[in-house]
Parts: sequence; C-alpha cells; structure tokens
Amino acid sequence: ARGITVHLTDHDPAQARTAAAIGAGTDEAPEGQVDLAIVAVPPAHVAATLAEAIGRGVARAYVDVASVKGGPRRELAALGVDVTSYIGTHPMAGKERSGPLAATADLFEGRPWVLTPTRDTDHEVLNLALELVALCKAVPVVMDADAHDRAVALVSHTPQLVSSMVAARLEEADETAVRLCGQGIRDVTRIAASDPRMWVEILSANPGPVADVLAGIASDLEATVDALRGLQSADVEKRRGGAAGIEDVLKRGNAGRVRVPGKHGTAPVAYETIAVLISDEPGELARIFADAGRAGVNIEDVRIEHATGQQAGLVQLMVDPRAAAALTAELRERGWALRQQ
Ligand SMILES: NC(=O)c1ccc[n+]([C@@H]2O[C@H](COP(=O)([O-])OP(=O)(O)OC[C@H]3O[C@@H](n4cnc5c(N)ncnc54)[C@H](O)[C@@H]3O)[C@@H](O)[C@H]2O)c1
Ligand SMILES: O=C(O)C(=O)C[C@]1(C(=O)O)C=C[C@@H](O)C=C1
Repeated sequence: ARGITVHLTDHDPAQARTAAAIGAGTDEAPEGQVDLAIVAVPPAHVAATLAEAIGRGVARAYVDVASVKGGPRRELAALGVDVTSYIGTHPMAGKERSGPLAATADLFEGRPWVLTPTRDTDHEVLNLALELVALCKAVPVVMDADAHDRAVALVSHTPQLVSSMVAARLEEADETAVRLCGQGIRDVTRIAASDPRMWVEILSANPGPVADVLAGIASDLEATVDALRGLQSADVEKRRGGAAGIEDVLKRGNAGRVRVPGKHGTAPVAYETIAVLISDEPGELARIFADAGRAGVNIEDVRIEHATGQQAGLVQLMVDPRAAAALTAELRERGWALRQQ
C-alpha cells in the first residue's frame, strides 16, 4: 500500500505463498540486493537466520522483530557476525493467533515499535529501520536490548502466563459454570488462546526477568489468600484485616491500570461508551459503523458482548465524549435500541 516491493520467503513455502496471496507481497526471489531484510522467525532461529542472510549479503540493512532482544544479540556476537548493518527491533503489536491469515494491514498503526541500536550500528541502517516504522505508522521507541527484555517481561510476557493460568482453571470446570462466562473473563483470557510453541520460545529467551515479575505476583497471591481466609474468620479483627488486604490489592490495581497508555501510546483517554443492542445477524455491525460515519463520529474502540443462549448482543462503542451526543441522536433516529451503561 506504500509502494514498496516486498519479497517473502519462509522455510515453509506454503506460508510465503499464502501471505503473497492475501496481498503481503510476492514470493518470488528478488533480483540482487534489497534495501532492508526483515527477519520474522521464532526467537531461537533469529541469530542463525540473520547470520546466514548477512553472510550472503542479501540486503543493505537487516532488522528482526522478535519479542526478545538480548539473547539474539548475544548469539550473533558469539557467531562472530558483523552487526553494523543490523538493528534488533520489536513492534509492540500482535495477535493471539499466528500465521499469515492472522495478519492485518493496520496492525502496527499507532503502536510502539522498539529499536535497539548500539554504538556499532551504521546511521544509514538506523534511518532505514526508522523509515520502516514510519511506513507502518508505528511510533519508534529507542531502548537498550536488556532494558527492553525487562520491560516486556512486565507488560507482555508475565500477562501472557497469568492469562493462561486463569484460563487453565476452566479446563476441568463444570459446564454450568462455564456457561456464565461474561465480558470480564473474556478480557482476561483473550491471549490465553496464543500459540504455546511461540510462547515457549519467547519465555525460554527471557526466563529471569519473567520469573522476577511472577514472584512479585506470587507474593500478592499469597497475601490475598490470607486476606480471604481472614474474611472467613469468626474473629471481627481478622475479618477487618482481610477486607483491608483485599482493598489494598484492588486499589493498587486501579493505580496500575490508569498508567496503561491509550490506543495511540499517548496518555489514556476517557472515552464515553454508547451501548447498542444488536441482533446476531450478518451486517448489523457494518450498519452501525455506517450510521456512526454518517454522524461524522470516529469510533475509537469497540467491544461486543454476546448474550448467552440469545440471538442478540450488546455492542459498546467507545467515542470521544464530545461526539457522544451526536452519535446517540443519530443512532436513535435510525431506530437502534440504546442501553444505559
Ligand atoms: N505474534 C505476535 O503477537 C508477535 C508480535 C511481535 C513480535 N513477534 C515476533 O515475531 C516473530 C514471528 O512471530 P509470528 O507470530 O509472526 O509467528 P508465525 O508462526 O506466524 O511466523 C513465523 C514464521 O517463521 C517461519 N520459520 C521458522 N523458522 C524459520 C527459519 N529458520 N527460516 C525461515 N523461516 C522460518 C515459520 O515457518 C513461520 O511461517 C517471533 O520472533 C515473535 O516473537 C510476534
Ligand atoms: O495482543 C496480543 O494478542 C499480542 O500477542 C501482542 C503482544 C503483547 O503482549 O502486547 C504479544 C507479544 C509480542 O511480542 C508483542 C505484542
């Protein structure tokens, strides 16, 4: 879409063919050297893939996009590869699904894309990597590789494990309990659907920092179990202590949550939510979005809640508070049933 020719290659040619078929580029080999090679293989194969490509001189510059940065850099050094033409990078955007069919063209828009140049990095190479980030409309963030790995342990790798652990409780759960799943558990467990093979690779490349964050959570868990046991006690003092313990963890959670940046990496925006009842029929969502467009309102975020056992759902449209009145009026006029939030 930005006028760049993209050549795709994969050790499984069917993957490259599928990606080419949905418009990601061509699976034909380039003639001669390309400007930039982007290595998007599992973390354990990054160093070997780069070493081979750099050895053949396939590109003027090289980046990888693996979710960990320290390990691949050390492996490259151990292989004795000249890294002046390489920058380790990591776009902080992804899906719980892998493979070309999970891709979307706007995945990186407005998302942080970490670049980890060193003193050895050639300036022209850094400029090419920055151009790639700009073409994908992402936001460049320059970091040291090990600082990056500690940061993603906190904001990505540990959350993946915690989500999996919560979802794991459901495996043996009674069907009557599972039927009651609402939006809360859907939010907490979305990434539990991720590919275990990819995550074993990511966690194997960042075990120390993830274990440190998880140990902190384990101590919170222990204190919370004690607090809940206190709440079960006949002793008034123990019940009071238990309630205070629970309140403490919930309040610290509130304080952490407000620090999570909004969609475009800027300060979080308080959107107004407009809830619309829809029937579970093809085209309903498209109709709502078209009506919002007619009112000139940009939908910042959207959530859909399905009612169990009913052919209906609730769509929550998150919009700039200044646009909420216009959207409400337009939707009412067009016959939509709105629900109070
Ligand atoms: N999925 C995400 O959310 C996400 C986000 C940011 C970064 N990443 C990183 O991107 C990289 C790729 O992840 P993905 O989700 O695109 O996985 P994916 O499974 O969709 O793609 C990986 C591809 O690499 C190919 N491959 C494996 N070994 C190879 C080798 N030695 N040579 C050539 N090709 C090889 C596989 O056949 C596969 O097609 C990983 O390093 C991951 O950490 C993933
Ligand atoms: O949101 C998701 O589904 C992701 O998998 C995204 C996510 C993340 O944790 O933010 C996961 C791993 C990648 O390294 C980068 C992004």
